[in-house]
Amino acid sequence: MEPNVASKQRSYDSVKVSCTFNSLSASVLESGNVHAPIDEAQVLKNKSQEIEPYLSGRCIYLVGMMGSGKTTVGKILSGVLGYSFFDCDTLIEQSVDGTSVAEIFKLYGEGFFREKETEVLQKLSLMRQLVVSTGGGAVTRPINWRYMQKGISVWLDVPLEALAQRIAAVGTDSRPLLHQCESGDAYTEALNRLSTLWEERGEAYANANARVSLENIAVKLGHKDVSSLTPVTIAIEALEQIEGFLKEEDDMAIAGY
Ligand SMILES: Nc1ncnc2c1ncn2[C@@H]1O[C@H](COP(=O)(O)OP(=O)(O)OP(=O)(O)O)[C@@H](O)[C@H]1O
Ligand SMILES: O=C(O)C1=C[C@@H](O)[C@@H](O)[C@H](O)C1
Ligand SMILES: [Mg+2]
Repeated sequence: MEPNVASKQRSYDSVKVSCTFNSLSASVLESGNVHAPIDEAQVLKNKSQEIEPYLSGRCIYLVGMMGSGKTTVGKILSGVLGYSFFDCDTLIEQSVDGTSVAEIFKLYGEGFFREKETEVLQKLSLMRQLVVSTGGGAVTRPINWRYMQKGISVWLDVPLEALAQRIAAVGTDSRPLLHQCESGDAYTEALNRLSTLWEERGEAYANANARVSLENIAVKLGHKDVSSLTPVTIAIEALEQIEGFLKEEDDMAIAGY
């Protein structure tokens, strides 16, 4: 049975207490005053169990630039929530007889790829209990947002320099929009191309219901930069931001909006 608003509210309060406890424990641990180990996996599991009933089966759509960790974090979230995981790029490849994203771009062009992307999102929007890792450019079409609004969208906001580092490490073979004819090292090429894409579409990511800023997590946990943040830490923050969105949604409903 759906919990009523009052009991939902009480439960959110307890979620808030445990969040505060977790971040306090983390900062105390960072400062070296306490030696109790924090089992991140347990924190992740607890948080997902607290939130899952309030999702009411709604899908989670991860959006973000190429290399922001949508696939990596998406798999972790689906595992802990007991949701199925789908990667839009993989579904598009399957719908074109297993042709890779890079080949689809080469053979049929970006417009064809974007049509397929919208078709995939439309189909996914009819389903429940999914974590969906969207393609980096899915945010550029308003129709895609209409489909994603059936669920909760979460933006993985990662500094361009960190994205370029990750991409330089694995290469751009599977990411056709990052292929370059420029000379230069892999990091600089990736950073230049990502910067251009960011100028074109950066604002579109802010349409998401929740934002996971790696810079904010690093500050909160006292890390020098974002490169040391693990996918599990980021998944925990994603759940906390989703929780914040659910709470806001609840407050709006109570206020009659
Ligand atoms: N927190 C992290 N720290 C370091 N490396 C990471 C982190 N998260 C993901 N990566 C690495 O960065 C690369 C990109 O991650 P991933 O494929 O999950 O991104 P994506 O958002 O799905 O990218 P795309 O839009 O191109 O599909 C991978 O090699 C992955 O292993
Ligand atoms: O950012 C983009 O536009 C893209 C990101 C990838 O996930 C793929 O969807 C494709 O390479 C395009
Ligand atoms: Mg991916």
